[in-house]
Amino acid sequence: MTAETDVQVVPYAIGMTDRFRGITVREGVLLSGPVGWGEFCPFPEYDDTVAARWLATAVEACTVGWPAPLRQDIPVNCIVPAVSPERAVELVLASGCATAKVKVAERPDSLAEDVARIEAVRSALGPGGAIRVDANTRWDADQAVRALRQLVRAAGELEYAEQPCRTVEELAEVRRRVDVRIAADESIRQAADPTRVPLGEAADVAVIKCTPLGGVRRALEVAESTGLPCVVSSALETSVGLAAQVALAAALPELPFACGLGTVSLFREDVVAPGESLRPQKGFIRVPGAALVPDAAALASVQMSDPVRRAWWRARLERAVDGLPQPSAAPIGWRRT
Ligand SMILES: O=C(O)CCC(=O)C1=CC=C[C@@H](O)[C@@H]1C(=O)O
Ligand SMILES: [Mg+2]
Repeated sequence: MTAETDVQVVPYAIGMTDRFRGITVREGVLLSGPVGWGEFCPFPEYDDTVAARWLATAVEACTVGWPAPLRQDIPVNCIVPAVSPERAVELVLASGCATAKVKVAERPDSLAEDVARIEAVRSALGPGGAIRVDANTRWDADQAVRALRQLVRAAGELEYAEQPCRTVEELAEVRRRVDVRIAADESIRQAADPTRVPLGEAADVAVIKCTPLGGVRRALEVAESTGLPCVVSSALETSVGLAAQVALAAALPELPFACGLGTVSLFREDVVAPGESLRPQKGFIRVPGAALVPDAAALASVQMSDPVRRAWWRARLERAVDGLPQPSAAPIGWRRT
């Protein structure tokens, strides 16, 4: 166990370039431990049980590290939030990525805007690029079928549609009715047991995120259990937390699609030195040769200054430590007591 003086707990707040998932400022906590740094950044609305799984991912990073990589470069998609067509073009062109994931269905009446965004992304990517969409459960099956037919026309072709509806049954129905691959995201990461989701008729692709699943090793088990090709996707972490997702992508036996790991580009600042930031370069993220360590100047700039928010994160961290399967696995300095 690590002495309290050896570990650090650093709440951060980082402005975003574009609103994403309703968020304009990303908050979380960077944590150090005996073998490196991890990140605890469950979204504010998540309860303590969910937050404890996010903390388990940081415990793994800080105390044991990750399995050895099988590859050195991870192809990634550029992420296009629900922005204007003009902004979508800027994001795609700036990314250098050949694949774009476009958020759709932000509002019940957003289909016309979604179509315009997809057309803009196609014009920026050119005919050879791949476009995937993510509706984050917002359609029912009929809405999904209608929307996907229009979005396929706008895109020319869709690589897949991520979580168009909430339930596995609805995913299966949409998959039967439209000629587009279906990817499961929330159906896996929000399941009571993510290794036992009946995806057989419902999905062609599994979106796997180690940050909410409790670590890289746990995510590898979940990935295997799906029996599907996997896409590793971010949970909107800084480079320190994203390094775990990159380690997962590097350790998967097969990686047939680009991963959803381009999200550091949505951050105005990062927590590591600019040369170490896990922003995609020409559509790829290089697997870091060593664990990422925050940069002192970057940390000084992103440290959370609001004492109320700092106390809120500190208390949340302490509750999440209590919620770990093995609270003693957390370095003792993560608790105030
Ligand atoms: O997959 C990507 O390219 C970006 C990551 C992404 O879309 C997400 C990150 C964080 C929270 C999720 O709601 C969202 C997703 O639904 O996949
Ligand atoms: Mg998703």
